[in-house]
Amino acid sequence: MTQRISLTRYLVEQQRIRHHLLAELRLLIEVVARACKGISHAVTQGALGGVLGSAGSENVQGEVQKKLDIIANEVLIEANEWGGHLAAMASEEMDGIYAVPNRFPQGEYLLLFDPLDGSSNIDVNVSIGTIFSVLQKPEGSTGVTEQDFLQPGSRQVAAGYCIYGPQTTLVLTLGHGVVMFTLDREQGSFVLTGEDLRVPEDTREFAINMSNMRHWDAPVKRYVDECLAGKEGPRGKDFNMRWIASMVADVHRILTRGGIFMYPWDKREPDKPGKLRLMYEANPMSWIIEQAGGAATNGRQRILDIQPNGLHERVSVILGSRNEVERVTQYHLN
Ligand SMILES: O=P(O)(O)OC[C@H]1O[C@](O)(COP(=O)(O)O)[C@@H](O)[C@@H]1O
Ligand SMILES: [Mg+2]
Ligand SMILES: [Mg+2]
Repeated sequence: MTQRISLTRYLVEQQRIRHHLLAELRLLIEVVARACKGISHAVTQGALGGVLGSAGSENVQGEVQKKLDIIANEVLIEANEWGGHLAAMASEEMDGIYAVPNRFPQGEYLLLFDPLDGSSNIDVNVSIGTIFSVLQKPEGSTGVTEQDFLQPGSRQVAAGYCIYGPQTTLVLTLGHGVVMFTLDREQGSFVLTGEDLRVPEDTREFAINMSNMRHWDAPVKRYVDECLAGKEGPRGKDFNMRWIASMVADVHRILTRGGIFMYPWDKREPDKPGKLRLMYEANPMSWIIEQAGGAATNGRQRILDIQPNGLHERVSVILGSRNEVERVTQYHLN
């Protein structure tokens, strides 16, 4: 029988043998994974657990919160404040940062998360997920402030997501490639099911919300028009399209079989750089995609190089198969 490698064992090996992470970071990731197991359980309960539907409140971005947005946020906060490895947390669902209260052990890391990604898919039983990113508190800073979080994505020390789909799968990078674990519900543990994941450089599949086409900027319109023209067009090949409307699920597909994902700036809200959030969604996903050999830009610049100015900052996102991302980026720069 082939030996099963649990997330714990994998992380211990990364710490002790490869020296890819410190003990505190290993424990932090284990706490996040444990919280994801809890969220996964709540998701599978659905209507039985009373977790579907709207919470009747709005988050800082003015979006209506679903019950699961709030439950997932609470599960992550509660698990991690006890963990003892964090100075503070920031979440898509909270206005400001959450400094770990003094009654709990204090640590040096900052954890950011989109507790429940793909909110519009919760009630229709389509894949959703949790996205997380870990930064180190800047050296020499006493206490913890929002400013400590405003670091470019290139400074992340760990990033990952957990997708709650037909399987619950945790994908992780520590900056040495991308690994994948599948939750064994009977054993209650994440088991290593993929190492050194790679995004193919080329693809014939694109993901974008086509209903926004009339609002797009010219470079995005040009790229999609060329895909739609298929064999007879300038690309000389037919393209397929997918849009799940859960970034985790679209990115997971791209990690599995290639593709390009775009949520670009559009004219509906011209003052916002995009819909997706830089710190909770774009940075962790961009790092994962880059670590798997893909690319991620905002059309003009590598996402990981963007200096954030605010916790809830938005960004235009183009990520996935390297050659396609470079093509769309080139269309913006021409
Ligand atoms: O409904 P739209 O406009 O296609 O947007 C879908 C996008 O919005 C998101 O659901 C935003 O995430 P949240 O559910 O965390 O707000 C992405 O996961 C997804 O790619
Ligand atoms: Mg999201
Ligand atoms: Mg969310």
